[in-house]
Amino acid sequence: MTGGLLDARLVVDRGAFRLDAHLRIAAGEVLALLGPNGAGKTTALRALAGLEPLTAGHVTLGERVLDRPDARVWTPPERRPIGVVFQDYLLFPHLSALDNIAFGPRRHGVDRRRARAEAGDWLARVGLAELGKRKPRQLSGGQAQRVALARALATHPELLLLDEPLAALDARTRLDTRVELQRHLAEHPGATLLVTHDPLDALVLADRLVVIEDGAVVQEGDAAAVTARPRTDYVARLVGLNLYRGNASDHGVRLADGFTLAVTDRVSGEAFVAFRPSAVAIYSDRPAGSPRNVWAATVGGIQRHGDNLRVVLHGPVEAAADVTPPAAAELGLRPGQQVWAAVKATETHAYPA
Ligand SMILES: Nc1ncnc2c1ncn2[C@@H]1O[C@H](COP(=O)(O)OP(=O)(O)OP(=O)(O)O)[C@@H](O)[C@H]1O
Repeated sequence: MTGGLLDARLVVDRGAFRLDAHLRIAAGEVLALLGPNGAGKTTALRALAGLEPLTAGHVTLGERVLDRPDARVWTPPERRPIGVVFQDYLLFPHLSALDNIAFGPRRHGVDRRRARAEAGDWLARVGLAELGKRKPRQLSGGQAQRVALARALATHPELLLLDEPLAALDARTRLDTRVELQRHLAEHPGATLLVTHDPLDALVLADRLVVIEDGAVVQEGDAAAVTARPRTDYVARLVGLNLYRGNASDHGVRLADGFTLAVTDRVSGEAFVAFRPSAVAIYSDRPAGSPRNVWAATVGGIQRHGDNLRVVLHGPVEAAADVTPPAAAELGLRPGQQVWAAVKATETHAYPA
């Protein structure tokens, strides 16, 4: 990352919940903020926008301090050079699509004619030149999303905030809109913060990911770094890996309940081990020999997963395994069944905790 355009430490106390996260975003960079329900993503976005008071910390954009409670600095939302696209878009229902977009520039002191001309340009840029007169209720979800994006971008914000921008769309519209959103974000010279649940949105749209859980940053980095080395169960599930933590020695990584996973990476001390569900093989009988990790397991749930079945295995190593439908049929897989599970050491990835 080059020089940070946004530098924010967001501390927000909300009764039992405390958000304490440091976010930095460079000009032109898209940062995805990921986390499970209730992690504090929306709180962070609202704090940046000035809709949620900071208990402590600061929000700095470029040279400008927008918020710093200990210095009694606070900038109201409408005076922040920040554009927001809310999850449900929050378009003004009584205004046309064009006037919704023109509202932004108008609010920043641009005269009515110029604001409407600029709004017309933005409508064309998001492919809705013909729909300027429509009211929000006459727009599809995808169209409303584009109007909301145009409204946010029309003020040329230094920081663009997007809260689950694709969540309200059906799968097909989501696909098209994601591609389009990527194009607009690439052209946006300011910083962008994208709040999302969806790993695909994060991977496609963001340059860097920050994962928060229970109000704190648990992992950050580019997609390759985060997906290669998940550090929490949430991140592991997000990227579809089995993840364990234990103590590494010469022979492998000893997990809390005593099972030692053989690995090929050289690590020592506290370590994580990760492997893909597709690396787990299931057998009816104990497989013979070979330098593998083998353990007795009980089949838990079985679910369809793409073209395969995902099988939850209980035992000394709780794991998800992907098997093909023919293999599952041959094994006669059903919940409660006793099986053997195996993972080659070469299929594991171990790294320091
Ligand atoms: N108005 C409120 N008053 C008190 N606590 C709140 C309020 N709104 C949210 N919270 C709490 O703040 C925490 C963070 O909520 P937040 O909405 O920021 O999470 P999130 O990561 O955006 O979750 P989601 O993915 O479900 O939208 C949660 O524990 C939530 O219960």
